[in-house]
Amino acid sequence: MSATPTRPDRIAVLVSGRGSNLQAILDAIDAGTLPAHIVGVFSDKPSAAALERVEPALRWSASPKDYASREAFDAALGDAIEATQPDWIVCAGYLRILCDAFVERFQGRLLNIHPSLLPKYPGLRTHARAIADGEAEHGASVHFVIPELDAGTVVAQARVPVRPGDDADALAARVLEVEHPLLLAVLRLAVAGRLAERGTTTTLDGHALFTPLLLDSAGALRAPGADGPV
Ligand SMILES: Nc1nc2c(c(=O)[nH]1)N[C@@H](CN(C=O)c1ccc(C(=O)N[C@@H](CCC(=O)O)C(=O)O)cc1)CN2
Ligand SMILES: NCC(=O)N[C@@H]1O[C@H](COP(=O)([O-])[O-])[C@@H](O)[C@H]1O
Repeated sequence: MSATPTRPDRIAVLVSGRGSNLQAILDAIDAGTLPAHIVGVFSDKPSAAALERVEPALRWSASPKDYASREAFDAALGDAIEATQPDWIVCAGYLRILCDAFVERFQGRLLNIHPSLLPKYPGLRTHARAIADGEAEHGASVHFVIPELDAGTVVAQARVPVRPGDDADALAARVLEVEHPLLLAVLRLAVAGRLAERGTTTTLDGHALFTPLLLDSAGALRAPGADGPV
C-alpha cells in the first residue's frame, strides 16, 4: 500500500512592515527547502511593503482605525485567515497585540518570531533596551503565541553578540540575519508534523520541549548540549 501523500502545509503570514521574514519563507518554498505554500498575507497596514511580495489575490489588509475595537478588527482578521484554512499562522513582523479571542481561535498553530532572547525583552524596542542594559548577547526567538505578550513557549532561539559601538540599527541588522534561518528551521519542524503545542507545553516528536532549541552555525536546530541536529 502506498504511503498517503502529504500535501504541502498551508501557511498564513501576518505582517506590518517590510516583510523580510516573509520573503525568507517565499524563497525557501521556491527553492524547495520548505514543503509549504503561502495561502495569505495579512496586514494591519494597507501600505505595508510586505504585501507587495505576494500576488494581489493573496493579500488582505485593513486599518484598525476603521473598526470599533481591537476585538472587532481581530475578528475580521481572524475570519479572513480562517477562510484560507491555514495549518500554521506566522506573525512575521506583525506589530499589533492580538486580542484573547483571536489567540484562542488559533492557539496551537500560531507562531511568532520575536527579536530578543525571550523571556528577556518582550515587547518592542528590544535592541535599544538590550544595548542600554549592557547585554553581551542578544538574538531572536520563535515562540507559540498566547494571550500574554511574548510569553508563549519558546521553540527555538538564535544568539548574536552585541559589539562595542553597536547602535540599535546595527544590532537589529545582525539579529535579522539569524531570524530568517531560525524561522525557517522551526517551520520545517512544523510542516513535518514534529512540532505541537499542548496547553502550556511544546512537544517535539511527542516529547516535551523544556528548553528552547538553538540554531547552530549551519542553520540547524539542536537541543542544548546535543551532538547533532534534532
Ligand atoms: N496576544 C499576543 N499578541 C501578539 C504577540 C503575543 O505574543 N501575544 N506577539 C506579537 C509580536 N510582538 C512581538 O514579537 C509585538 C507586537 C506588538 C506589540 C505592541 O506593543 N503593539 C502595540 C502597537 C505598537 C505600534 O503600533 O507601534 C499595540 O498593539 O497596541 C508588542 C509586541 C504579535 N502579537
Ligand atoms: N514584536 C514583533 C517584532 O518586533 N518583530 C520584528 O519586526 C521585524 C520585522 O521584520 P520583517 O518585516 O522584515 O520580517 C523583525 O526583526 C521581527 O523580529
